[in-house]
Amino acid sequence: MKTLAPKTGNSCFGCGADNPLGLKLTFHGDPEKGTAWTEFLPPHFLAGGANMMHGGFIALLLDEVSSKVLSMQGKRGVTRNLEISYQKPVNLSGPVRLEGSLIRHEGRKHFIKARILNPGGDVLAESEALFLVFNTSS
Ligand SMILES: CCCCC/C=C\C/C=C\C/C=C\C/C=C\CCCC(=O)SCCNC(=O)CCNC(=O)[C@H](O)C(C)(C)COP(=O)(O)OP(=O)(O)OC[C@H]1O[C@@H](n2cnc3c(N)ncnc32)[C@H](O)[C@@H]1OP(=O)(O)O
Repeated sequence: MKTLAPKTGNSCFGCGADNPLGLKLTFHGDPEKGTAWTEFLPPHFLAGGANMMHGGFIALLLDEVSSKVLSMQGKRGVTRNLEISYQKPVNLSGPVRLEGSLIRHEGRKHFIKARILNPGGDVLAESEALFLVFNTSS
């Protein structure tokens, strides 16, 4: 098990310590299993309408936890594709759990699935992403 806490000098909106507007998320995961996860209470500025999270922020969170699957393994890369299924509203009045896991990789191409769950375990949104990794030769 590994933990990635926000670092100074990193202004990433999701996980950096140096973005004043950022979420400053801490992630946990298992590099050998290819997993990453976090839990947090979404701030209300992520709202779309009513008490629901904006779909663009849902995409951001899925992208973020997917990228952390790679960071846990010491890999650096960028999102090439992100396909999202919005299944239920992400309510802003309670905590959410983000989970990501590696499906498979073919050289630099890494296929990663992710999801957002509520405290009851309901899946609210899911994604499948292709990340292109820059520092791998396998
Ligand atoms: C440029 C060097 C940068 C180095 C940076 C290193 C680390 C980056 C660290 C942080 C990144 C910054 C901030 C974000 C941090 C965290 C947030 C989460 C992650 C993100 O938010 S990060 C931002 C959004 N992201 C981008 O800003 C990427 C823009 N983009 C590009 O920079 C290029 O797109 C690139 C370089 C990715 C690839 O460019 P490319 O020219 O090398 O390759 P191309 O795109 O043509 O395709 C590649 C292969 O994927 C196959 N392919 C395509 N679609 C497919 C599908 N649907 N299914 C199966 N295969 C598929 C093709 O068929 C081909 O396969 P094959 O190689 O076998 O031919």
